[in-house]
Amino acid sequence: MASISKIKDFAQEYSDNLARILGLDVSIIDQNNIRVAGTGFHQQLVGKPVPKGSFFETILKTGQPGMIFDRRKDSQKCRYCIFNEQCTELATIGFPIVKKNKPVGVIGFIGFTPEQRKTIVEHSGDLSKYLKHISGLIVNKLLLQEMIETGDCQIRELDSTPSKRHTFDSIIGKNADFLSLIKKARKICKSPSTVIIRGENGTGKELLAQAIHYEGKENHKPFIPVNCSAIPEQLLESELFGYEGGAFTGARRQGKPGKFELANNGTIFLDEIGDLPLSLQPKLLRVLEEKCIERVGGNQIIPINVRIISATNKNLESMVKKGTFREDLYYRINVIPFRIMPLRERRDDIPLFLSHFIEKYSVLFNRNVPRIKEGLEKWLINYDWPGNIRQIQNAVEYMINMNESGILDFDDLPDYILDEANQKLNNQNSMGLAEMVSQFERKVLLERISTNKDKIDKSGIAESLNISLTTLYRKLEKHGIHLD
Ligand SMILES: Nc1ncnc2c1ncn2[C@@H]1O[C@H](COP(=O)(O)OP(=O)(O)OP(=O)(O)O)[C@@H](O)[C@H]1O
Repeated sequence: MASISKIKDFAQEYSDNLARILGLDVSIIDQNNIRVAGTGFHQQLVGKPVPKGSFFETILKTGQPGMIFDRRKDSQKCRYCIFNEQCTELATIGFPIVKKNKPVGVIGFIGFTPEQRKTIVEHSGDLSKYLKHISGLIVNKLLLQEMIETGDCQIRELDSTPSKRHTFDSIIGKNADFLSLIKKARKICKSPSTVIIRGENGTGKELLAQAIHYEGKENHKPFIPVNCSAIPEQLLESELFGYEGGAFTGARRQGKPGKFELANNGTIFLDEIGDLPLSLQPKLLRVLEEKCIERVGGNQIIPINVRIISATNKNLESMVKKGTFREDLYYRINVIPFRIMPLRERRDDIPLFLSHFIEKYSVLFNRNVPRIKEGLEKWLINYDWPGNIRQIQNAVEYMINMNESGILDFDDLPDYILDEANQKLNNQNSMGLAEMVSQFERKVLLERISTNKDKIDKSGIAESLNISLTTLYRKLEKHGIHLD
């Protein structure tokens, strides 16, 4: 397979022209993180690897475009870069070069001076459009090179869909509890132990599962997701364990491997494990304990070596008590548990998600990045986001589509959120001051308790609120909050 380094003269010539016309510096790296072309400061670095953990490396790993408008303020995106302290770049836009669904390089514009930074900020939409276009040209040139090298003259189809291999670089968050979860998750990537990820819908359970897999030792092996609640019970068994030819009416004559076989030597991600029917639970237990499966309608024992990562939003403990989830299976899947907090328990991350998704969708839709009105941002930080990150992502995508003014405002919100906002406002308008204060008090108490969920320290909560323990008990009772 031809690498961008094979077309480095073409890449350098293009970079020089772009830099001359746009007055920005240009840099291109290949799939091995080697700079293959560069202008200005980066010209002297051509042929050398880019610093470990750099922003371009992240784009290469995740296949997602990105931009930094002020490196001094937006420290998150460069936090793993070993060159971060010495770097003098002010702003960057980077775009993955994606060939057949796989990122094979990155091209980007860089601004070192305040003027260059201004150009990047003000024309981000057009610049990302250029980058997308040039990245396509580079891929075509690469395919041509490949055809010349292999003598294969058939033009193959291009697929520029960014790949979906998520690593820890794709995970956003700076909340202290969330970061400590990520730190623990990084520790267990290389181990084959079974993992369970708990959390509400849209909190990033699959994203974390992927990161654990793709940063693990077997990251070149498959990651196979299965949603246990989306497949009807009668089909789930054959989906998971496969079937032999003629096992049931409508079965393929030659049989079919199941997801466990497909995931062999890699990872199977069992989403919504709480919905796994009782009838199938012994079979899963057998995979965990004996590392083998039997296809439906077959009698051959097939050895299986997969890492199992499961996820659920259900209360498995109470399911075990009720007898709808097997206790032995519960313990087998619960070896390394993680709980991802819902967004409302880490509101400090909301501005980060807002700016991340605003940039992402502006780049994808070739639009200039809009500002967000301060009042709206505050309101969104206080919104409860029942659908968590998936919901914030969809809401921002909707807003970027709707916005025309360059400043995101309440009118740009999706209707269902706007209706809720209006309703809240109406309720508040018809509420007396005492009721508003009481509602606020209840909210604060619930927030303090939820951040102390593992072990509720009532004296600590009372102290942090500057009230006595007796007053805390009185207030909890008044609001009907029971802790035990
Ligand atoms: N910390 C994060 N940083 C960046 N993106 C995130 C983060 N968490 C979630 N997302 C994004 O939010 C969306 C939902 O995430 P994901 O599907 O992993 O959630 P989930 O908990 O598995 O959802 P469900 O329970 O509905 O299956 C995805 O697009 C994912 O990339």
